[in-house]
Amino acid sequence: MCGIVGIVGKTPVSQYLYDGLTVLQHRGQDAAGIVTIHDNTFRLRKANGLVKDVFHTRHMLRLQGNIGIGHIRYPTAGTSSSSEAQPFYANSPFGISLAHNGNLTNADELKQWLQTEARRHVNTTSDSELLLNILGHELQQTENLALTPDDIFTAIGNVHKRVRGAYATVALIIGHGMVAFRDPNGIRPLVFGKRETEHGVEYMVASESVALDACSFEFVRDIAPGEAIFFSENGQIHSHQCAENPVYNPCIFEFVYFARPDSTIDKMSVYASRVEMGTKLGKKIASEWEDVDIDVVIPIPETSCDIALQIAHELDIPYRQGFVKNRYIGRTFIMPGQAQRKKSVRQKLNAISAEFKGKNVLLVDDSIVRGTTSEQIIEMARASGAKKVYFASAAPEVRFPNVYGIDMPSANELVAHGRELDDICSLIGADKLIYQSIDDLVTAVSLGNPEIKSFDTSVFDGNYVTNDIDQTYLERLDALRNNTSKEKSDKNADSIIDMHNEGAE
Ligand SMILES: O=P(O)(O)OC[C@H]1O[C@H](OP(=O)(O)OP(=O)(O)O)[C@H](O)[C@@H]1O
Ligand SMILES: NC(=O)CC[C@H](N)C(=O)O
Ligand SMILES: [Mg+2]
Repeated sequence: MCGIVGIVGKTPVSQYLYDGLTVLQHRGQDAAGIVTIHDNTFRLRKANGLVKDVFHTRHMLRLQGNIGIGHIRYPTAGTSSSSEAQPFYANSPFGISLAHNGNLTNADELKQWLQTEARRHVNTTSDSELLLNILGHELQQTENLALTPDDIFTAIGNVHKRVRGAYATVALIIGHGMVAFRDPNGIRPLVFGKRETEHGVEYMVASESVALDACSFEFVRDIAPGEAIFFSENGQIHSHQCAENPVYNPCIFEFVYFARPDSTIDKMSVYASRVEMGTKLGKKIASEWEDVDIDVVIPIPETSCDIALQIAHELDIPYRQGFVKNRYIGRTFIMPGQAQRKKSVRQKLNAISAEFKGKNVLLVDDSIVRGTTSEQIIEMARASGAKKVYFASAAPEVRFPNVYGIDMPSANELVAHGRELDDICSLIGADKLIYQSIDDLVTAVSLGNPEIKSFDTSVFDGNYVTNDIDQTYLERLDALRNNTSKEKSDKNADSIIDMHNEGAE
């Protein structure tokens, strides 16, 4: 998952882009970047690291201009090299810079086509650089010297025809403005907002509504699947549905884990959906575990806290914060390597023994993916003197790889892949384990917007909404991006020379 922001303002925007990226940090911890336009020139700073570490005063001073975009990265394609940090730049036509959240599923085909047919060079292994060049190619096809909004929408319609997968995107076009668009399934979220200033109206797009809140922009609406919105340099706004068959298939894992609870995605409150996940799972526990004696409900901070509190309420059992989270350690799941993820659980969470000693505890997490967290947490609970350790997951069994922007490329690395409940339970070391059902999860999320009938639930059921994923694709992805391959490619990544990073040390 990555986070994207973009602002067309009336005064310098870099500080707002920085602030917006900071509140989207939970979506990606690997790299960050901002590009602005000043005097018809791009100003770029991007590097590996957290927002607070990537941008120093000297970079912020160079990021002049009233229009800009930003990105925080959690890699799902290519390598972790700083040269694959975003935004990306292409010089033609006009000068374009693009930031992308998602993952393209026909990247190999696109790369081939770009080289042989479009004759555009792509310098990295990133799928986002491919998307930029496809957009560039399509914008190039127009006959007009300057692009009209319709030219831009036609180009994006053609991008939709060529590209498969998930892409919530924001791009700057020199001399024109900023365009934001979402793939025809609306897999990744994208919203826009505005604010009135004494100099005129300013617009902002962002992956999540929290970024608008943090920058004092008023939420206007979600960008629809397939839709593009063009914000001209002088503050005009144009929107158009560019896809032939757009349909809502938002990623349900955004609600389970990725998004911040204070965000609203496609009119559904992430917080309300998590509370409802707690209600549903609480009811399931009450009906299926009638004889199980639970003394206390304990969340695994941080994402599961809202869910666990509701389960405790539903079961009428005390809720206790039995684990303390080190606030200086980031999210474990989105760390790049398994060794780092494993080590981080203990650095991040520590048990308060008194809450475990002699008790039957129900530990609640939002999801069990690789089992890295649950296995260690259960061990910690036992070491702290718990009598019995029960475990509840607010998401169903994660059994299939994700191909739309979550770095879960290898089925074999998922603890529930090819395993049934009892096997998973004994692998993570719990006395009893319960999962939410897919139907209950979908009901819990869609309660906020009954118009959304379908979600991307591929990690639970293997149904890929883009209809282009088969076993051969998954095997290739596994070979390319499983833990061992990724370690190798990231080691080699340092040799990729960055072409465009003015702000590099
Ligand atoms: O089974 P696993 O592979 O361990 O993945 C699942 C865990 O990872 C996430 O936590 P994370 O520490 O990333 O973030 P959080 O603090 O927001 O809960 C998620 O909330 C689960 O706790
Ligand atoms: N998680 C994401 O959205 C990743 C975006 C893009 N595929 C990259 O790897 O940079
Ligand atoms: Mg967690």
